[in-house]
Amino acid sequence: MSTAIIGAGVMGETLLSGLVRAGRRVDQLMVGEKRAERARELEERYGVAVVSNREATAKADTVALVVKPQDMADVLDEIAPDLRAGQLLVSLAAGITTAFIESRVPEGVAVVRVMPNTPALVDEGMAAISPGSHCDESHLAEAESLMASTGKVIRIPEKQMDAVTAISGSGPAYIFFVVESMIEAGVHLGLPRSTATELVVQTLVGSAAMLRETGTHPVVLREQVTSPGGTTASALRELEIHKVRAAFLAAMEAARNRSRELAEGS
Ligand SMILES: NC(=O)C1=CN([C@@H]2O[C@H](COP(=O)(O)OP(=O)(O)OC[C@H]3O[C@@H](n4cnc5c(N)ncnc54)[C@H](OP(=O)(O)O)[C@@H]3O)[C@@H](O)[C@H]2O)C=CC1
Ligand SMILES: O=C(O)[C@@H]1CCC=N1
Repeated sequence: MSTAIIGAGVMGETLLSGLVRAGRRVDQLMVGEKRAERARELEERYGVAVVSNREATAKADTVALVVKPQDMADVLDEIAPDLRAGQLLVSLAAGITTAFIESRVPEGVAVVRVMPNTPALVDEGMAAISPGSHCDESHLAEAESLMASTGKVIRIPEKQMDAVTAISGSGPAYIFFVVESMIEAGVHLGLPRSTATELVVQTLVGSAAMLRETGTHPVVLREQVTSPGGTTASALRELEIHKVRAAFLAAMEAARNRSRELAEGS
């Protein structure tokens, strides 16, 4: 099965590199990219053919659209003449609905909406997928296999996609923000930056491994760290005073709302 990736920015290259690492034949991969310099870079780095969007669409069994939501209408209008019934179109764009895509492509093209995230770059991605109205099980399984090359995949109803985008799509940014803040705090408390970075990164990795490997609820894991009358309780009180929990809720509501706005084209 040949796959074309249209839009080789951060997420497009993440998908491409994951497919190459997973052993997909490079001669079965194509990239649609208009900038000559970027095309050369991708050809040199992956040995992949970089062609026009229309050629990629005409030749591939599966087309992955990884352009910005704001560019989606133009790209769909460009490639629509080359799409055919039964072909699989996978969109990784935030906000853009399968109904919007289906309204701009020929009848019978199978559309799957995906929300991935950047840890896919180290094969620890989290992707959610939803079928459009002309998808059968084989289309969904192909989209699943595409995303499974870089991490975990779940199937969800499309009405949950904006919330998923807010939680796992944008999620790595919140975690990096927390990490960055803890490193700055360490420096403020007098630690060398390299020491603070090592402490915070390993604490993050260790905590994530505990969550995944023990399956224990995060509240229980937090209580295990919180000795009565100790340091952690003092820190957590400050986080509550500064309304960090409420801030996280507001932040993710804002991301969900932005995803809905992108669907409206703004
Ligand atoms: N980054 C992330 O963590 C995630 C991103 N996504 C989704 O992935 C998509 C891409 O995001 P991201 O990679 O961050 O953005 P980037 O801006 O890094 O990538 C978009 C790419 O699309 C290219 N592009 C624009 N127009 C065309 C066109 N007509 N034909 C071919 N390529 C084109 C751009 O090229 P040029 O720069 O030359 O304009 C750029 O390389 C978005 O829809 C986003 O919602 C989803 C989940 C996570
Ligand atoms: O910020 C964005 O819009 C994209 C979608 C999810 C993560 N990055």
